[in-house]
Parts: sequence; structure tokens; C-alpha cells
Amino acid sequence: MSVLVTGGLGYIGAHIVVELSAHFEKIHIIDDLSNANLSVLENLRKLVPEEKLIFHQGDIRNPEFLENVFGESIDSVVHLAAKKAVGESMSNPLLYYDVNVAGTLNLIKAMRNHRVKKLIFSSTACVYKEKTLPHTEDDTLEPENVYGQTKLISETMIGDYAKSDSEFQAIILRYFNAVGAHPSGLIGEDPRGIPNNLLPYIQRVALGSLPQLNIFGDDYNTPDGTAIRDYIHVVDLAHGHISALLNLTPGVKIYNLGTGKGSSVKEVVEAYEKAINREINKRVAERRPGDVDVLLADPSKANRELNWRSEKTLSDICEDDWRFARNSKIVI
Ligand SMILES: NC(=O)c1ccc[n+]([C@@H]2O[C@H](COP(=O)([O-])OP(=O)(O)OC[C@H]3O[C@@H](n4cnc5c(N)ncnc54)[C@H](O)[C@@H]3O)[C@@H](O)[C@H]2O)c1
Ligand SMILES: O=c1ccn([C@@H]2O[C@H](COP(=O)(O)OP(=O)(O)O[C@H]3O[C@H](CO)[C@@H](O)[C@H](O)[C@H]3O)[C@@H](O)[C@H]2O)c(=O)[nH]1
Repeated sequence: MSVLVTGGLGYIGAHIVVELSAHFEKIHIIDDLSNANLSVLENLRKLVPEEKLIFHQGDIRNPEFLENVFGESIDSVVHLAAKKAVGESMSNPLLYYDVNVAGTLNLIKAMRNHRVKKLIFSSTACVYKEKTLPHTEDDTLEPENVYGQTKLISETMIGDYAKSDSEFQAIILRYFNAVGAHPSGLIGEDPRGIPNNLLPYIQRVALGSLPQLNIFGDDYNTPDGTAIRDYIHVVDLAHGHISALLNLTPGVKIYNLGTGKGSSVKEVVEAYEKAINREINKRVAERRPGDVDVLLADPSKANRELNWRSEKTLSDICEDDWRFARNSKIVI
């Protein structure tokens, strides 16, 4: 059996590739290297038997490229390739519609042409209308940014396509905050330039390549005043994809992948300080525009129907992240 992972050299995709290797004979990876590099492939080859990995460098917006890849025998697709920066999606919306919507459309056309019937799609908590209680999958959908909008349009497209083909089987996974790294220290998140996200920023401060962490606001409506998120270890997230592949049935199902447990910015900083056994240089700064008080998953549907639950703790997240940081000698 063979599986195609689009965006398979990216942060989450690479972790999924490792877990897939226990279940599939061949893993085809598509990546255009727009947000990844070939060193990830080298490290994957240390974790996955070499004969299982087939890398196709190219862009999902290119139908001819996809035709070539689908010329190989492919049974199922895990589709992650996308642009994911919320701020950039507001300043360059057409890029997001192009890669996330048109790219997904091309991929589904190629799947239709080659009668590939199984799809796992990466969506996001950004599709939900803001609320402080944990989100269930049937909550109101009202993305506040272009990124979330492009994911919601893709979800709708997948749903409409499934109605036209009774054999089509899809699971949409809405991820909350993906963090941490592979316990081997070989793969993890390595954003280009100055990181936007909390964990990579803390990591750079811990490494000494950035001087100070800015805690964006301590006047949120939360117990310690800093914003609360649902941080899920990337390996737990990867396991969720295996459970999804094993539970595909005709039609489309949607699941949250989160822990259901919130951590504040201060709690994350404290956990990281514990993992590295020293303090991190930090200060409280202005709120970041667009941030909400609380964003939490209700993962009970995935727990129940996919027989999946997150297992790793916030300290596992920080320890694994730090191991990857030291191992990969990250620099900005
Ligand atoms: N990181 C998170 O917290 C998070 C949360 C919710 C959803 N997601 C979704 O999960 C998926 C993976 O996210 P990630 O954090 O691993 O991001 P990432 O940027 O590390 O991975 C995406 C990969 O896709 C590749 N890619 C981008 N455009 C492409 C194109 N046109 N053709 C081929 N390859 C292309 C990039 O080079 C990259 O390797 C995305 O769909 C993202 O929207 C991520
Ligand atoms: O330097 C920093 C960076 C972040 N934060 C705070 O840390 C929290 C988490 O921020 P961040 O790591 O940027 O994640 P989110 O803004 O919650 O968004 C992430 O998680 C979403 C899913 O929940 C995904 O859809 C997004 O793509 C992904 O960036 C927020 O309260 C931020 O204000 C800081 O205080 N200082």
C-alpha cells in the first residue's frame, strides 16, 4: 500500500511520514521546498527505511506535475501542503487562495483522474467563530482571517466532491496549536527568519539567538492574565493521522485534534524554563492584534470515534523541542 503526503518535508508532514512508515510500503512525498529544505529528507532517511521514501519536488498548483506523481500507484493522500501564516494571509490573500484553494482543487482533480478515493486533509482551529469554551466540530464556522477562510473553502470543496462520488472517503482534521519535535531530535519546527509563534520564539531566546521573549499582553480574561491555547505535541498529531487513515469510511468526517487542556503563555514559559533548567529573558509587551483570550479543542469526538487521544505533556513538548534545537544548531 502506498500513501502520498503533500507538504511532507514541512514541520507536521515530516512527523506524519515517520509514523506512516510503520503502516505503508511506499510513502510518496510532494514538496516544493517553499518552506522546507532537503536536510529534512536526509533526516527522514535516518528514521524511515530508505526504500520506502520517494520524493517528488514540485508545486501542487502544477497539474502536469501532479499527473506525473499520480502516475505512480497511490492508494491514499494526506494533504498538508499549504501556506499557514495568518498575518501574511491578510497582506497577500491571493497567494493563500492560490496555494490553499487552487492547490487543493488541483489535487482533488488528480485524485479523481486516477480514481484515488482516500483523503486526509489538514484544517485548522482558525475556521471557528471565536469563543472561550472548548470548540466542538459542529460549532459555528466563521474564520477571522484569510488563512482560515481558505481552509474552510477547501473543507467545503472536499464535502461537495464527496457528494458526487459515493466511494470517496475523507477525514478533515482541525489542528489546534502544533508544537514540540520528534524525540530523536532529528526533526522539528525550524521557521525561517524571526519566528511568529510562541514555542520557536522561546527556543531562540533559550539558544541566545534572540535577546528577549515578548509576552503579548498580561491583561487577558484568564487566571494569570496571559492568553490560553491548546498546545498539542506534533507526534500526537501525527498519530491522529494514522487513526484517521484506519477509520476512513465513505463520505466526509471532521475531527478536532487537540488535547482539550489549555496552557497560558506564562505556563508555557515556565515549562520551557524547567526543561532547560534556567530562566528565559522575558518581558510583558503589548497585545498582538487579533489574538483571543482562549482557544481550546474539545477532542472527545476523535477520542471516541478514532480511538485517538493526545498522550504527551507540556514538559514532553518543551524537552523534545529543546533536544531538537540543540541537535540541529538552529540559527536565525
Ligand atoms: N503548525 C500549526 O500549528 C498548524 C495548525 C493548524 C493547521 N496547520 C496546517 O497543517 C499543514 C502543515 O503545517 P506545517 O506547520 O507543517 O507547515 P509547513 O510550512 O512546515 O509545511 C507545509 C509544507 O508544504 C510545502 N508547500 C507549501 N506550498 C506548496 C506548494 N504549492 N506545493 C508543494 N508544497 C508546498 C512547504 O514547503 C512545506 O514543507 C498546513 O496545511 C497548515 O495549514 C498547521
Ligand atoms: O512571541 C510571542 C509569540 C506568541 N505569543 C503568544 O502565544 C500564544 C500562541 O501564539 P502562537 O504560537 O503564535 O499561536 P496562535 O496565534 O495561537 O496560532 C497557531 O495556532 C493556530 C491553531 O490554534 C493555527 O491555526 C495557527 O496557524 C498557528 O500560528 C498567543 O497568545 C500569542 O499572543 C507571545 O506572547 N509571544
